[in-house]
Amino acid sequence: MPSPIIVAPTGQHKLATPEGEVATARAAAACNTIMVLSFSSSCRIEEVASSCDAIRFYQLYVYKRRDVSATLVRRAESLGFKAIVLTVDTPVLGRREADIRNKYAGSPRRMIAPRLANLEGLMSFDDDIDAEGGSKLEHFASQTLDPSLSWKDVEWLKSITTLPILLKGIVTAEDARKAVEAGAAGVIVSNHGARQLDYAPPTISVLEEVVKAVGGAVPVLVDGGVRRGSDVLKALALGARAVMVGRPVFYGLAARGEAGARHVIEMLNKELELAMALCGCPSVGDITRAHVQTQGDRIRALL
Ligand SMILES: Cc1cc2nc3c(=O)[nH]c(=O)nc-3n(C[C@H](O)[C@H](O)[C@H](O)COP(=O)(O)O)c2cc1C
Ligand SMILES: CCCCCCC(=O)C(=O)O
Repeated sequence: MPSPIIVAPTGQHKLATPEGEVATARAAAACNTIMVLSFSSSCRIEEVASSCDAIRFYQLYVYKRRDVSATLVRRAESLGFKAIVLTVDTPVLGRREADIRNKYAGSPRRMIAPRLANLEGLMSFDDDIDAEGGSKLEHFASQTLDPSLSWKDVEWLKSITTLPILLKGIVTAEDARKAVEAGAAGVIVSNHGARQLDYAPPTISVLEEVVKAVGGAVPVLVDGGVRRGSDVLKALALGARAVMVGRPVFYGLAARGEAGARHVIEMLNKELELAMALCGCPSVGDITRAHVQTQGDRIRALL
């Protein structure tokens, strides 16, 4: 990859642009970067795979119905996706008050097709009825996601795929060590953009703890609040191998479709290059821990 900036999985790109995830895939491909396609995408995996040539990862949730998750993994595998990103911070959906107020379902109102395009024909859901007084997404999630999600599911996933598995949603050293023991090929420090647990720590503040716990065994990625190239530099200095970017790409899509998403990725790349130049780093390998000072460093310096 020419740059350590990856497109994070976010669902429902057709809310932002009519081409949906196909536009995102093309933007990522034009920038030679990896796109992680969300389980909750509004385009089918097949459409995204055939839209352009690129390296892609597939993000998965563990459903009560394991056969649904397994079928999606097999589809992604057969379409040349290179890794599975298992999101582990969503055994249930967080309380999203705006979604509840707005009775979020998107428009048209159906939850599966066209909203969750990949589930069409895979599962039945009484999805033509308005969620009463709440978020239809939450209603759907509570019926389908498996709240008993645990380490045994990583074992299960490993038993059904040969693809490398990255765990997304790790925010502690303890879980990072367990992830490595469980055979994860990578750890993604993420709090789901603060959409799940209130008071989950900011990811930049726990990144170093996770990097130390992993001890170089597997790559550590991070997402959450990466908005400037200098944020990328900070994450790399604290030990991340790459960052993932979610909302900025979504906003780019909403503004100008594929061109907008591409512009966002290009802007971040240029800003990263500038920040590196100003820090005296000709390559990402030259970014070191000494390039950042954390709040912890400042406190320790006073002791
Ligand atoms: C609208 C939206 C949809 C998302 N959908 C998913 C998803 O389907 N799967 C997932 O693992 N994370 C999902 N996320 C979380 C992102 O992958 C990412 O962890 C988070 O947005 C933090 O990155 P950001 O601050 O750059 O947006 C979603 C986030 C947003 C904002
Ligand atoms: C399959 C139902 C859960 C979708 C959650 C999408 C998501 O991760 C997010 O909106 O955040």
